[in-house]
Amino acid sequence: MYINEIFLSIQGEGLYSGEKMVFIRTEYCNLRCSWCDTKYSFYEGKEMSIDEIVESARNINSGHGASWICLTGGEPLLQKDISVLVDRLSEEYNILLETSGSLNIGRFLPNHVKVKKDIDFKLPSSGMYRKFNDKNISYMEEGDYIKFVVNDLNDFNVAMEEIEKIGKNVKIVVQPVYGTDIKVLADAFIDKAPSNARLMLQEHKYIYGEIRGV
Ligand SMILES: C[S@@+](CC[C@H](N)C(=O)[O-])C[C@H]1O[C@@H](n2cnc3c(N)ncnc32)[C@H](O)[C@@H]1O
Ligand SMILES: Nc1nc2[nH]cc(C(=O)O)c2c(=O)[nH]1
Ligand code: SF4
Ligand SMILES: [Mg+2]
Repeated sequence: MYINEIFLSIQGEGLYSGEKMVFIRTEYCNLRCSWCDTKYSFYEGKEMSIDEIVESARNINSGHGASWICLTGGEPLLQKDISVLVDRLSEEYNILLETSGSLNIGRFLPNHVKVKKDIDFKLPSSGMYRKFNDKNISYMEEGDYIKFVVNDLNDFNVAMEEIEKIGKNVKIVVQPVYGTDIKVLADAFIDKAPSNARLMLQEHKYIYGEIRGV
């Protein structure tokens, strides 16, 4: 398995924001979102065995007591043995998976392990619109959510249409592309967003700035 970085931080995105987590970021992604803040993960990484990854996470977390792992990337589901890693990590941690929504999650995850899922739905400004694999809606469970990263009001209006189609029983996170005008988005959100959606920022960037490993 090709790993870009492993680090301890505060979850900065989505419904588990504020949780102390060990982040395991895998190398490579099948998409190329225009506003991706992790392009360095596309081709940087080193091969690590499952044992080495588990050991590294344990060492980084030693004395810190994080009870969560955030599996992210790049696109973590592209890594061979990802389900073996999930199996192993689930013995010690809660797991949050950050995935782009373009891959059928059911084909990659062991269904006997409870993984919380943050599934992206890419909007037009990303250049990756219509890459969402609709099968992923059927895998949504308690504690999972779909994240819409919004760059402009066209993205927002498309997100509102897609959220309507997905339905009210799925939790939604609307997240601004970092650096865009949050007030414009907040006004539109107040005006039109449904009750199953919430507007959330990338907290870690306000704490540490836009650097890797945090
Ligand atoms: C770097 S991606 C890695 C996981 C997976 N490839 C995905 O896109 O969900 C993790 C999260 O960061 C979000 N993200 C990436 N660049 C961003 C940016 N510039 N502003 C806000 N969110 C961003 C993505 O949309 C995704 O929700
Ligand atoms: N603190 C922190 N929280 C995050 N949540 C999702 C992240 C990601 O890059 O997948 C991320 C990240 O890079 N850092
Ligand atoms: S899917 Fe995720 S890692 Fe891949 S380009 Fe988009 S935001 Fe970046
Ligand atoms: Mg990040």
